[in-house]
Amino acid sequence: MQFLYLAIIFILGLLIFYYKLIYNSIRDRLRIYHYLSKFDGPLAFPLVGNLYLVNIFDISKLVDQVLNLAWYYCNKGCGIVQLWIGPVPMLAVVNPIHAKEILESNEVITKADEYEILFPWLGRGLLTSTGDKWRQRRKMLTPAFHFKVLNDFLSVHDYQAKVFLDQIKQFADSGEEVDLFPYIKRMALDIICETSMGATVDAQNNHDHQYVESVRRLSEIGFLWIIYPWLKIKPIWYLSGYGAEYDRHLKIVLDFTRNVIEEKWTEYQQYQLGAEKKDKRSMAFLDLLLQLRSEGLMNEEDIREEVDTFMFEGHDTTAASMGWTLWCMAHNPEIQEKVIEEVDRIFGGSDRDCTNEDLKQMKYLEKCLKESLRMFPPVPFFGRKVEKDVVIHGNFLPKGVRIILVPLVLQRNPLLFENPNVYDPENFSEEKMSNRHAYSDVPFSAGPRNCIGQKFAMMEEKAVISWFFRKYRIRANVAFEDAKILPEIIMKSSLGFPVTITHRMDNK
Ligand code: HEM
Repeated sequence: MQFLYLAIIFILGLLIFYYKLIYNSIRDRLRIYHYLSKFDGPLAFPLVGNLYLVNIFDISKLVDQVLNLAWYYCNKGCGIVQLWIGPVPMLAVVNPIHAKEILESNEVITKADEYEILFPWLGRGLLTSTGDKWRQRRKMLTPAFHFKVLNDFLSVHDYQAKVFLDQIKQFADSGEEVDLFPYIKRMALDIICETSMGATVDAQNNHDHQYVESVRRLSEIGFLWIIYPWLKIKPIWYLSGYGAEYDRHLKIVLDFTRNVIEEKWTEYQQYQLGAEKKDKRSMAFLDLLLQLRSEGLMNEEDIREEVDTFMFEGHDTTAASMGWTLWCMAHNPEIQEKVIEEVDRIFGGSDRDCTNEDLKQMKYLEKCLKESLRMFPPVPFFGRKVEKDVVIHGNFLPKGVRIILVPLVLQRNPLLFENPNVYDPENFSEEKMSNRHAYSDVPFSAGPRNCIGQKFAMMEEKAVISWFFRKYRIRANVAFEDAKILPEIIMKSSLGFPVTITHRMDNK
């Protein structure tokens, strides 16, 4: 009995001590409910929210279910829809006019809580930071993506593309079907490693590299954390085994980056003393970051955050995009032939390296890449948190609410694109582009927090894909629709990209 009294007194004590905190959080939540109820959206139930509408245990069906739901509201004329991911309220943007206002807003720049899973890995780097820290970083890092720096990377794209071609040659020789995705991924990883750190993991020749496997698992487990609300409860996270596995892979990845940075810092200091000149191919993003460190503008951990951010954002994304592009080519021989014609016109059957001038001439390939980014945007969603009440297109968004934007919802919307499920590079003809809202297609996001690596990505993809078609043709034996979109942190294909490659005899 005495114990019961003590427990009651203890709980009352806690309530009195924390009453302000409890009062404020209940008040804020009720305020969010109040304003959210003004938006149209599916019926939600306590705790499960709208999750009953989708099968979250079969993520291959998730995309279609989410799209159908979003379009239903879009057809009704909604721009923003209320959505409950379990007990978490959100506002989903389903219309380009509203997307434009949100993405261009300088007030809604804080990332949603869903990005928290990336904090132990990416810290508060460019992708995850907010406010003045983000503004400062963005300003400091923008020169790293200057076209002169990007042009220097062309030799890396070229070199790694040729290694990739060598790796898959055996399948062109034998005619055996191959899933191209692991090959493309390793190439993209080698490219980003060399360009962002001036280091090589040589993943293309070293298939069992621990770093490669760890980056893969971190992305997979991270996505599960985002979609399964119960994994956000720490004891469940660890009891499920995911927590420990995540920490283990995290350590491998962080140790790797820290070691490279330390090595490069020593090299940099020697270089400053004039001890040793560096070769041009190792002029990487990291060199620019080390310069900022030497000027006292960044410390070791700041650099680590940014390098890991480039590593994370800069290889799975381009790999997925190149993989889907080849997949689309494999199913569209006429389009493939037009790409080959363009590549031959530029290179005339030669094996010379790619120049920036060549990339500029790849107008048709550019349309093809944009079209695959429309149909298969590598980043499945972007989330924001409203930190100050804001009005978007006449809609009041209360402080604390999360906003989610799913590029596929816009990019496959039949109201915005005729035949949205058909691969048609002419969707990016000047005429078609000028006739639709610019925010109907946002694979790189848009506005102040758009992708800083957009030009880098397009250069890499043009260089690699043009190399591919200088040497090979490609076809698929599996139906286009059989490769379902898997919404992980970066969108994947449920089948990978199983294709048959043949040598281009006409180019021997
Ligand atoms: C096809 C390839 C790529 C796609 C589709 C893509 C897409 C995106 C998207 C949608 C965002 C906004 C994410 C958000 O708001 O949550 C973003 C941000 C970012 N991306 Fe990319 N990305 C690609 C390649 C790259 C590359 C190659 C790099 C670096 C070398 C890179 C670095 C970044 C960084 C640092 C940010 C954060 C920018 C900021 O918040 O200021 N991305 N990217």
